[in-house]
Amino acid sequence: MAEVDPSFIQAIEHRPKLTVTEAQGIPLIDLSISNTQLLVSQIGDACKNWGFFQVINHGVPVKSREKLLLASRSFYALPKEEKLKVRRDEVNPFGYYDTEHTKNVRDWKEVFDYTVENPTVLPASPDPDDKELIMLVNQLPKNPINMREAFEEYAQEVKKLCYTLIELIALSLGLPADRFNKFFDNSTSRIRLNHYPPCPVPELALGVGRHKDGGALTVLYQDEVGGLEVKRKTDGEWIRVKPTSNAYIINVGDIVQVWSNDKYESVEHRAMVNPEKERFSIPFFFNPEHSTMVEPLNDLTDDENPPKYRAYNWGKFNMNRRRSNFKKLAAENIQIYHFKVSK
Ligand SMILES: O=C(O)CCC(=O)C(=O)O
Ligand SMILES: [Fe+2]
Repeated sequence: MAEVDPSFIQAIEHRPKLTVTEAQGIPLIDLSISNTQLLVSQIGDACKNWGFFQVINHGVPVKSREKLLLASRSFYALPKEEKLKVRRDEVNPFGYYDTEHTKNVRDWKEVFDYTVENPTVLPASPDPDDKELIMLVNQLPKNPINMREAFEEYAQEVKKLCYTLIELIALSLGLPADRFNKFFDNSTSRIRLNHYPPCPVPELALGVGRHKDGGALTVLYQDEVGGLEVKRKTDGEWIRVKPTSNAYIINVGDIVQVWSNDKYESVEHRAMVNPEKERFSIPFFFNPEHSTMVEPLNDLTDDENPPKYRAYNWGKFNMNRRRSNFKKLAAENIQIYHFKVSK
């Protein structure tokens, strides 16, 4: 066996299977169909049964995505010391980072985080009593020189897709289309460039360990290498999501789970690594304003279906989560079930 840092090694029960289960893939939805009723019901079924789906004819131009992907490839090809010049730190959570931990195991990857609103307003600390806010801006590398432009263009395009999706999700829950829109006015949305280098021990490590996305919605591009696995709701089996050219993979995050009072659950996923090929992926995390108090919507709860969660503050929740990804902590990080109302 190749020598690798033990911090990357997953516990036996969380190690990936090298045989791939691709049957019964996640639903593929064509966003260009003119029958809105049908589209809404397809989205609703996919959110309920899988928490994940792929979309085609989504309106994001291939050339904006290609431009950002190329910028990502040239950034990651730089010497480590160049990349470390834009490293994230305890104060600025945006930029380059290569020691992220998911559930306290190190991920076999490098990331670069870009905040969509520039500046972005966030709480200064995870402490619930600390009301101080900070304004943060992106730190961008000198090279490639078009990195900022590539991010800005891509952000505008994917943002439009996010609104389309959140409106379809609202309709599928029987709500007015714009029910969620105001939460995203001063969004804390973020684009991440993931790079998974080839890994000598793909049976022991993961590119990203199993996790649920904490935000509202994720719009993910994965390249043709593939490696994303989704936990199937019916039987808990890990299902590989086969790369489909020009498709985006969409998943609902914890916030939609809470808003919908568990009707749409945020589903666990992970990324496998590969002994020969490097892999790139680009998630866009569509997240509300930091001050949002996340709770089941009163339009979706009543005496028969009482709220299953207590309200929590998104900004503080996210700060807590990101702190635990930054450093290996002794305890488990914050999760939405900590806000579950006990029966
Ligand atoms: O790279 C992937 O396929 C998944 C990445 C992911 O789940 C994440 O960054 O939250
Ligand atoms: Fe994720």
